[in-house]
Amino acid sequence: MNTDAILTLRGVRKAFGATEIIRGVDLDLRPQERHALIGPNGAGKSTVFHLVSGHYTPSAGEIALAGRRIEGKGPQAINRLGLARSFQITNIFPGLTVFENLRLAVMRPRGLQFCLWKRIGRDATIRRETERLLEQVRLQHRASTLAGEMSYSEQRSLEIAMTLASDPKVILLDEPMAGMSNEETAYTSDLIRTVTQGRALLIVEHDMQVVFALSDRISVLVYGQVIATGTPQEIRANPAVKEAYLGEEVSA
Ligand SMILES: Nc1ncnc2c1ncn2[C@@H]1O[C@H](COP(=O)(O)OP(=O)(O)OP(=O)(O)O)[C@@H](O)[C@H]1O
Repeated sequence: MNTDAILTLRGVRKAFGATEIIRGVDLDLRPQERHALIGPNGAGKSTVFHLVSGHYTPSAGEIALAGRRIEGKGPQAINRLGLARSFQITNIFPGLTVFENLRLAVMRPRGLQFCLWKRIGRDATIRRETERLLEQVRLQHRASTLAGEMSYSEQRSLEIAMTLASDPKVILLDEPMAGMSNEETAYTSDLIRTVTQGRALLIVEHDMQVVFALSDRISVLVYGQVIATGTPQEIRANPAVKEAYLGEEVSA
């Protein structure tokens, strides 16, 4: 395995019944890079995310996070090893305030270390961390607003903050701009650029303008295989990628 990479997939396969959806994916995510996974509808992008985050187990192949094999481990174990994922579907509690939602996310990884006589000190630490994350995603002014009363794009900012709460080395974002206006997309794209600094990001996103502006590298998934990985310029110039996006048959 490539030891320079923070996340490595080698020969990863996933079949549902007789149908093989992921057909031998190789992918390297470098530390601190922003890497987009793109491809036509149904190519298997969400399935790759499910495999990496531990929601699915590969039928074959190896996945390593910071040099440790993680295929077959569950989502919580993988999260503890330094990978956090946000979902297409919003994960927040609409009836809790923004602060309460984020505090829950901050407490979760610390839950097992809870210790009664240290409660006050620990609460202060948790409060400070919650405030720091709120500030990072520019939601301080919304701390006491019910999460369900915020705009969709503000809810996505909260969700990004919740993803950061476990201080992950690797962040997976699944279509963070889905359903956003152009203005919200530009805002969220800038936010993602800022908050993921110092971490590795793997992002699935359909907005190609965002993908090409945000990514250091892009991998293209077609019929469950990565047909190209490269810089935005390399991907733009790649004939096989052009062919895939013209909707023609691609033999990978
Ligand atoms: N649990 C499952 N059981 C059976 N088939 C599945 C399952 N999950 C996904 N698939 C199939 O795998 C294929 C890839 O789906 P996936 O959602 O990973 O694609 P995608 O690239 O994320 O698509 P989109 O861009 O439309 O979100 C689809 O044909 C889908 O129907």
